[in-house]
Amino acid sequence: MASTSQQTAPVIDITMPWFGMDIGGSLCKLVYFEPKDITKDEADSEVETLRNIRRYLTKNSAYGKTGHRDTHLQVHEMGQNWRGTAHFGDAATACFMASPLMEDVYIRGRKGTLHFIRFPSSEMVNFLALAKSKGMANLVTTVCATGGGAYKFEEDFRREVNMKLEKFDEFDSLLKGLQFADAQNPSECYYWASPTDDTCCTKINYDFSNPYPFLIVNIGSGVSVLAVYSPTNYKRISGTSLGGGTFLGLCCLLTGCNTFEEAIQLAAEGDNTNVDKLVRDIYGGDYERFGLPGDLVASRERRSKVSRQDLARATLVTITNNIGSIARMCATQEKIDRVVFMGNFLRVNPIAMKLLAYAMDYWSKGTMKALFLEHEGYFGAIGCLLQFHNDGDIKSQVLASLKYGVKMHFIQKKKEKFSLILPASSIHLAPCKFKNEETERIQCIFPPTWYSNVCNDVCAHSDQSCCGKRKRQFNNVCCQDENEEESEDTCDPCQSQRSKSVCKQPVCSQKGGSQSTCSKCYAPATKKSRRGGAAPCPKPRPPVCSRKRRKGPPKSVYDDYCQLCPQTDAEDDDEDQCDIGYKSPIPRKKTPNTAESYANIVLHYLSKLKGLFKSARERNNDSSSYFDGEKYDPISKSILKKGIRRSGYSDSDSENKQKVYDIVNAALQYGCANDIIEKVGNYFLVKAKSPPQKVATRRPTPGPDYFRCASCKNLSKFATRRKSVVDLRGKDKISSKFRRHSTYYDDDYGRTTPTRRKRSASNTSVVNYCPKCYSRMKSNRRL
Ligand SMILES: Nc1ncnc2c1ncn2[C@@H]1O[C@H](COP(=O)(O)OP(=O)(O)O)[C@@H](O)[C@H]1O
Ligand SMILES: CC(C)(COP(=O)(O)O)[C@@H](O)C(=O)NCCC(=O)O
Repeated sequence: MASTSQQTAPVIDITMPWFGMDIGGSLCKLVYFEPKDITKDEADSEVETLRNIRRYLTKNSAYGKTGHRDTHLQVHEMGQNWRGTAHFGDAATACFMASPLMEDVYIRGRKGTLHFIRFPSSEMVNFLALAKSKGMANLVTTVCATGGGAYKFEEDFRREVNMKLEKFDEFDSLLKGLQFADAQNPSECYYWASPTDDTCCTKINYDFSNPYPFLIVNIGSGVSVLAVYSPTNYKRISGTSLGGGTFLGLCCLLTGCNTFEEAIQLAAEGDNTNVDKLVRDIYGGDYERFGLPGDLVASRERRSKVSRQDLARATLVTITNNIGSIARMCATQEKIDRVVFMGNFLRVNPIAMKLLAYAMDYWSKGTMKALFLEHEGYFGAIGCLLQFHNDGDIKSQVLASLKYGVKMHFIQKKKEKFSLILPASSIHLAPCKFKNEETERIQCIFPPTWYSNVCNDVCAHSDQSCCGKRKRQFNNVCCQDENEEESEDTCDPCQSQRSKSVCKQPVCSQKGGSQSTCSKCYAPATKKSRRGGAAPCPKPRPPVCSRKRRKGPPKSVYDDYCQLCPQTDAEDDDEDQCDIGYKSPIPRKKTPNTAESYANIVLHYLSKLKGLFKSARERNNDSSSYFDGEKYDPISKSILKKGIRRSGYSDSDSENKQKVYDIVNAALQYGCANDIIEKVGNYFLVKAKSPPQKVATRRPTPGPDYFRCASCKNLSKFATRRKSVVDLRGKDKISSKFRRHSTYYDDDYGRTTPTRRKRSASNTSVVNYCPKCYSRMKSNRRL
């Protein structure tokens, strides 16, 4: 059998098409992931239909009459990009051309290119017919979909192309897509400098790595305004029906144009002042007292001799200004100063973007910033794609692994979501720009929607995460009750909501920000942090373990051990209470953010698997590093012997074995421990030396090795020569203190039982004393 060490284990069946769909009121956005790391085996197993579909999607840029692929959002192509040179100065072009877009992105551990396709939602029937003609119906696929159309067209998809729509919330998807795009594309976010001056107006990159809080104004058919406080904490605060749909509808009616592109083209050539009545038309100049400039549109009215162009421009300006005004009010109300505008209304629409940029800046007196994004209207579809349909399988695996304690090191389940604990807590998740391999790995396993309310941004730059939720299991900070209602207050740096009862321990590692106290734990911020520096709060975190543990010995090898204190952990957390505050004898170390740290975790659980085969290995006098019934020769890389007898296991053992086996296998598949473990055939081979495992230490009990001192009752280890004294029962010279013990009979194992036998010369027995008591007795009583 060939070694698997060189190959990347396929995570999910790549041979099925990976689509994310956002079916909106006007446009259907389709994001397609084209795999670039397809192996020969995968290529061979791929059916002809799929190959054709891939070729059709990636080789064309127009589909039917109304479908288009936005190639400029996938890769920069000189000349093809409308932003390239036509509208902007050199600086803007240079900035744009320098940035990578969506080629060679990693999703679920697979490398590929994202393709961005759109067509009018009204063409859904034709789209389905096309998909059917390409053989989609034979594939029986599941596609993640969002937007109103995911509900509206669900039945049509099933009927026409045998496709199941896995539906996701459109704003959840929007946010996930935005985080992903920003993490992938360094120049995703930008703003307009000098928006009113056509000659020097430039597009400048905006570093969006620490974005919270911000406002999203999604201008699609209608407009939705979301206030976003953290990657998963947001609310829809407002909206208006006067959006892109209104503009297009009005413009078509007023000018007789037919398409959005035509409407924008007309608007670019028109002058809205020919239509609009300005403040200066009424006041003769500015209305200074209330700061209304003369060229502000006072009202909209149709005058004589206006061109189609003027009408288009006036419609565009009207709709845009109205949205800008709502956005500004929302931002003021929420005390947010960054407003991100997105949605396809902004597609090929620099007039609207510049107007918004100017309006936000002017009316906020420079305190608010309008931000824009390259992939304007595709975030919902991207977010959907990230929630690829096989997630269901992964989710059940993760749930199973949590149940058996396998991944408790780095995952915890919070309601319907999972949050990542160590070592993931020190890992940069999107939208942080400092991505690394581990981030991708963890993101491969856990789709973004499963992340709990974690702080991804500020925590990312240090191990001292400010978000208590992630470290809850380690009880470092802010241990929040799972079912607790969260308050409105937010943690300043990360903007994650905080609980009213957080931080019973007044400790925190987070930055104080501009507050005088840390808003999460109320610990005073340092002077440095008050100045906005990055000093951590002064108090150290106590190394306590909050995990509940079982009292007494473990039931089986599958009992979970608390990793902090070496006590056995309860299967059911609610039943057995751990001593909260029990000091960990194991110093908590900063977990290095390396691939090895993942591998070590997996190795730890592999040891459980190993445990099951221990007896088999011993019987076969075989100590090599494999865990299943096949012997492996690392030199020839082949299996030498098959079928080691596996007698002596109970049914539950083999059931457990299978579960742990599955989980370790899954972890390997997702690339968690490929450097150290290799799967060959039906077993795992440890390639590197396993790290020392934390072994749960049991308290010594009286037995062949230990005895209980008849005097002090402490347990002592038997020396090679046992120190015993003969209790002469009345004939001795032992003081009353020691005589008290003579009424007890200590057996060979140190068990002390009261004796009912009468005193007699023959009633003598061996009594064990610890060396300390023995020597004390000997010296004091001349024994
Ligand atoms: N090719 C196009 N066809 C129709 N509308 C377009 C087009 N390009 C941009 N738009 C604008 O984008 C709006 C739709 O934006 P989008 O973000 O896709 O919202 P929705 O999800 O409601 O479809 C339209 O109302 C229109 O103003
Ligand atoms: C209903 C919608 C969320 C649908 O999203 P869309 O397809 O427009 O992107 C959106 O059109 C909207 O928020 N409309 C505004 C409704 C209002 O607040 O008046």
